[in-house]
Amino acid sequence: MRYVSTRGGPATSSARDAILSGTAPDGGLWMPEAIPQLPAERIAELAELPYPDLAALILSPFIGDAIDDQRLLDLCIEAYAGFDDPEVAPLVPLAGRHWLLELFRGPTLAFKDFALQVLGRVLAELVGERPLVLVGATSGDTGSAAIAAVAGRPNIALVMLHPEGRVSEVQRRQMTTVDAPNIVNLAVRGSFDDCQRLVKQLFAEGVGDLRLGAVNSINWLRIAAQVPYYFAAAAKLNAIEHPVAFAVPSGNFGNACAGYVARAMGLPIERLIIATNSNDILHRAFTTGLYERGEALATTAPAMDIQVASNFERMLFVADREAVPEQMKALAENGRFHLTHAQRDLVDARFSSASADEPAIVAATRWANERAGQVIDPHTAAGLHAALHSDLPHDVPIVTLGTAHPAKFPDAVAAALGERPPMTEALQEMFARPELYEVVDADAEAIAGHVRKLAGPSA
Ligand SMILES: Cc1ncc(COP(=O)(O)O)c(C=O)c1O
Ligand SMILES: N[C@@H](CCOP(=O)(O)O)C(=O)O
Repeated sequence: MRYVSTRGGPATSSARDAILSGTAPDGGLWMPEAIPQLPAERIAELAELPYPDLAALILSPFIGDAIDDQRLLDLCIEAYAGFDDPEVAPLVPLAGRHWLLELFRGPTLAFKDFALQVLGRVLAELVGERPLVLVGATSGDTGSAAIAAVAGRPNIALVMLHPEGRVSEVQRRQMTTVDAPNIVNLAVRGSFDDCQRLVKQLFAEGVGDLRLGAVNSINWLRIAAQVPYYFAAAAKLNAIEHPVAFAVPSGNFGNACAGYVARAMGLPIERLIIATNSNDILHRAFTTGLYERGEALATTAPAMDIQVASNFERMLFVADREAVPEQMKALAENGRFHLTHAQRDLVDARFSSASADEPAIVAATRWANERAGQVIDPHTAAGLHAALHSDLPHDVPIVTLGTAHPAKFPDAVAAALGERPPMTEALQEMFARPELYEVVDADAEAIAGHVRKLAGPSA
C-alpha cells in the first residue's frame, strides 16, 4: 500500500513512513492510494469475531508489510485488553430504532483510545534508533489518550498543546497529572484551532533536524484504527441485510472520515449523519456548499469546539482531488472556499448534517435518560440530537457514537439532569495528584523551544 498527499505533491510514502511522519512534504495529509475492499460474506462473519481480531483484519491492508499480521494482532490484543468491557465497543439499545455505540470504555474514557492505544504500540514497533518527537493539539480528549498511549515509551517523546481554560477540568487533569519524563503539556493562550495551526506549522517548518510525528487524526493510522468499530456495530445489526446509519459527533472530522472509509471498504452504511455543536462550520458547508471559518465558541461539548476540521480535506480529495490545493490556499488566506460540484455530490450522497445548540444538547441528554435510562455526555448528546432529527426512513437503524464517558463532563451533565454522574475510581485518584503544565503564547517559536528542550541536548 502506497500513500499519496491530498495536495497532489509528487512524493509518495510507504505505510511505515506515513505513520511516522506528521504531514506530507507539501503540507497535505497522507491518503492510501486505494481503499481495500471487504466482500459482503466476510462482513457478515465479523459479528462473531473478538474486537481485537476484527481490528487487526481491517488494519492489515493499511499497514502492509510495515508490521506482519501476527504481530499486528498481538498489538491489537494488547491495545484493547485495558478496555473495561469484554466487547470493547458495546452496542446498547436506546429506544425504537436508536442505538448507542459506547466508545468510551478505554483507559481515558473517550473514543480516542481506540486509535491511540494502537498507534502508541505501532509507533514503538516502528520507531527504531532515531528518537521521535510527537507534537499534538487537543481540544480535550486526544491529549490524554495520546499521553496514556506513549508515556514512558523509550525513544518517543510527546509535546501536547491544549487551549488554556477551554477543556473540562477532568480532561485537563487527565493530561497534566501524568508524571512521565517523555511528556510535556502546554496550555496555549488561544483556541484549539490555534493549537492545531501551530502543530501544522511546526511540521511544515521543522524543528532543527528533529524527527517529528503526529498523534492527531492527521496521522492516517488514527483514521484507519477508528474504522473497525463501524464494522463491529454494523455487523451486529446485520447491516448486510438492512443498511444502518451512524450519527457522528464531529469536530476535526476524523471519526466521520473513518466512517466514510468503512463504507468505501464495502460496509453498507445508509448515511453518515454529521453532528456539530454550535461550532457548525461542517453543517453550514454541507447545507450551503460554502466552507467558512468563524470564531470558535465555547460550548458544553468543548472537544468539538473546532472551526478548521482537518480531515475534511481528505473528503474533498476523494471527491475532487484537483481542487484541493487551491481550496486549502483560499482557506489559509481568506478563511473560506466553495465546494466543487463533485464534492457537493459526494456530500449529498453519503452524508447529512445537523447542528445542536446548547438547549438541543440538554434535550437530547434528557431524552436518553428518560427514554433509555442512559446518562450520556454532551458530545454524544449532540450526535443523538442529529439522530433524533434525521429524515431517514423509520426502518433504518441509527447508531449514535458515544464518544466520551459522562464522568468527563460532570458539570454539563448535572446542568441537564440535575445530578452529577459518578466519578470513576481512576478519576477520583487523579484529583489527588499535582498538575504539571506550562502556559505559553500561541507562538510557534515558543512551542519549538519546548520541543527542543524535551528532545534533549542533541536537538
Ligand atoms: C468526545 C468527542 N466527541 C467528538 C469529537 C469530534 O471527533 P472528530 O474530531 O473525529 O470529528 C471529539 C474530538 O475529536 C471528542 O473528543
Ligand atoms: N476533539 C479532539 C481534537 C483533536 O482531534 P484529532 O482527532 O485530530 O486528534 C480532541 O479531543 O483533542
